Amino acid sequence: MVKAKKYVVKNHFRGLPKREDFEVVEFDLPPLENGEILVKTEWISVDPYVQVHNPFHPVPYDQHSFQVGTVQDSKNPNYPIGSKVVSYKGWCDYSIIDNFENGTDGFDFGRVYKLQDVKDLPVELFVGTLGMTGVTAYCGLLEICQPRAGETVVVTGAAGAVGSIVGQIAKVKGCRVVGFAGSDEKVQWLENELGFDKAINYKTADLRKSLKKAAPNGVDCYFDNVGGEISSVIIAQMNKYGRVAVCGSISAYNDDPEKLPKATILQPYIIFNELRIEGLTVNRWSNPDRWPKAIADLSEWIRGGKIQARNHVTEGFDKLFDALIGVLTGDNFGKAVVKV
Ligand SMILES: NC(=O)C1=CN([C@@H]2O[C@H](COP(=O)(O)OP(=O)(O)OC[C@H]3O[C@@H](n4cnc5c(N)ncnc54)[C@H](OP(=O)(O)O)[C@@H]3O)[C@@H](O)[C@H]2O)C=CC1
Ligand SMILES: C/C=C/C(C)=O
Repeated sequence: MVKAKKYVVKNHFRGLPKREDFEVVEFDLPPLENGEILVKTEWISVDPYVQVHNPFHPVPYDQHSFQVGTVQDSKNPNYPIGSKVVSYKGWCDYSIIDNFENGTDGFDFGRVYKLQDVKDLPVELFVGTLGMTGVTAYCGLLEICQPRAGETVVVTGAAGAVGSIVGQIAKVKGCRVVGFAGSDEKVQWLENELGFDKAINYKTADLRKSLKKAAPNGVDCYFDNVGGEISSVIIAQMNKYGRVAVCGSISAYNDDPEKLPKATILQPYIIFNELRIEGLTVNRWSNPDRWPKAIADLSEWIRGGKIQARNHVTEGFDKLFDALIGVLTGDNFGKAVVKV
């Protein structure tokens, strides 16, 4: 019998999640049945959607997310002991996986897949740049914004998991890249190490003037991770036929979802510049045609030194809550992950 631990969410959050909104529950895993595998978790992805998805789930619920682990016991010949698997089993230290009905090489969130032949790349990347957040950046930018060489791409949340990859892919595509992030240290990292043409500290800069200077020819593509006033300032400086990929709105995740905030009127910019603004969820690309292609390209760019995939590592299963608060308040450079 294996003793396992998992995080159960007990409450609908009020503002920033609180430690008491979670309970770590210990439980016994039953013996394996035919077709099942026992996975020991090694890395867990920590994501802002823990907060934004919370109002939509009846409580209590087990905290879901991507994780990567090693098969410790197996009654499934496709997953021998020692294989590394990515699953959506969430914030737990051991799990039994029994849901293979969608195929072992599927990429839907509910599915499980085996990592093959990745010895040259750290496995933790597969819950980040070579997983959900990388695919979000890759498909969101390339399919929705469709950046062309010479165009100006702006990204918010630029030093985070999605944003840091969006900016670097845009550089690969020959664009001018401007990023917004929340500290001078992040600005330095984006400009000096990731090759952004300009980064702006949105907490201290005059947003409108700084963007005008950083994007003198206007903005062609905007990858929106944060929403709110920064997004209004950026959309107001977009060029004719600009494209906006709306990925997240973390600036409002603490707001009361019952109350609509006052909004800047953006319609004249959208109408007269004929902007295309499209929301996305990464699930759209979670099929075997799309996800692997994104991972293959991103892997090649990482191997070729064109993209840096930085992980922000917190150690310890008992530190998952602290890591979450870190992500929601801006501690992380790159992808936040917990090493179990
Ligand atoms: N639509 C989809 O399918 C997906 C959407 N997302 C969304 O994309 C966005 C980025 O996710 P991800 O890359 O995983 O997370 P990040 O790694 O970017 O971490 C979140 C970052 O958001 C920034 N932030 C926090 N509060 C604010 C604020 N009030 N205003 C501006 N920035 C803020 C912080 O950086 P800083 O120091 O710069 O403030 C923080 O580091 C999120 O909105 C997320 O919900 C993510 C994955 C898939
Ligand atoms: C799949 C993730 C969605 C958001 C909004 O974070």
